[in-house]
Amino acid sequence: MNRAEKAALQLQAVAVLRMLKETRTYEELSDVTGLPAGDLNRYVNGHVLPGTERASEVVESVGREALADELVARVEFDDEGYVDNSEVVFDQSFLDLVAPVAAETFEFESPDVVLTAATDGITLGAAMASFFDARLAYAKKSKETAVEEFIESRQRLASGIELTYYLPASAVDAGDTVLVVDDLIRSGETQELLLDIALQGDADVTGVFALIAVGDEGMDRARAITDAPVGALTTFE
Ligand SMILES: O=P(O)(O)OC[C@H]1O[C@H](OP(=O)(O)OP(=O)(O)O)[C@H](O)[C@@H]1O
Repeated sequence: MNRAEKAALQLQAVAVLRMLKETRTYEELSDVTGLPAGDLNRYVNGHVLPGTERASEVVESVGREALADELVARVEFDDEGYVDNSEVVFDQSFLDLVAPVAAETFEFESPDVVLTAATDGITLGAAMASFFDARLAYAKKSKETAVEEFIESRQRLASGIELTYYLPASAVDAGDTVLVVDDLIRSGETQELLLDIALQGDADVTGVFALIAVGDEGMDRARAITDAPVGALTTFE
């Protein structure tokens, strides 16, 4: 490991510890990592960097299970079953850790474009695009001013309301490989629209990924449309 790789690993470990510290005391963080609370305090505050061996242990310990636990700790449901996931989608550092784990868990091929839906999918989309060194594109519920050509997809929802998403036509080229991501899949209506937009753009879908699936309906709907891998970090019943 050269010096730059060592520094990158050390900083990655600090990012992991800071993320885990968000929902824990130093004592709890010590229980999770097996490292002394005093050392953890110095790492999290940036006074000292963990040595290479400790750094790689910390980074390797953050697999799917640890991130899924973290996600569950950060998500809240109200009485009607609506999800508040602000503590997840507002935390770019957390999402940056999710991207490599999602890629490995579901064996997503590296895409040309990561496609998502505004608004709440954007930060996850940015993390995934950055990880894959891909372009990010997000469809919106309104037409962007000054864009002339759009791919649009519309459907009537179960509620009877019509939902339309618009993507600037230049965002996806024919033959691009596209990974569709979103923060949440519930009915799967949004994913269906995004998959339709990819299809209209003559793109090849390489996968569908969500942080949170609520029930199976949305995931099943996506699987009925594409043969590519479809996965969520966590499923809530
Ligand atoms: O599987 P579905 O039933 O389609 O639900 C999932 C969608 O719902 C939320 O977006 P919302 O429409 O609330 O828009 P927002 O991101 O702007 O809040 C969420 O960000 C997903 O895009």
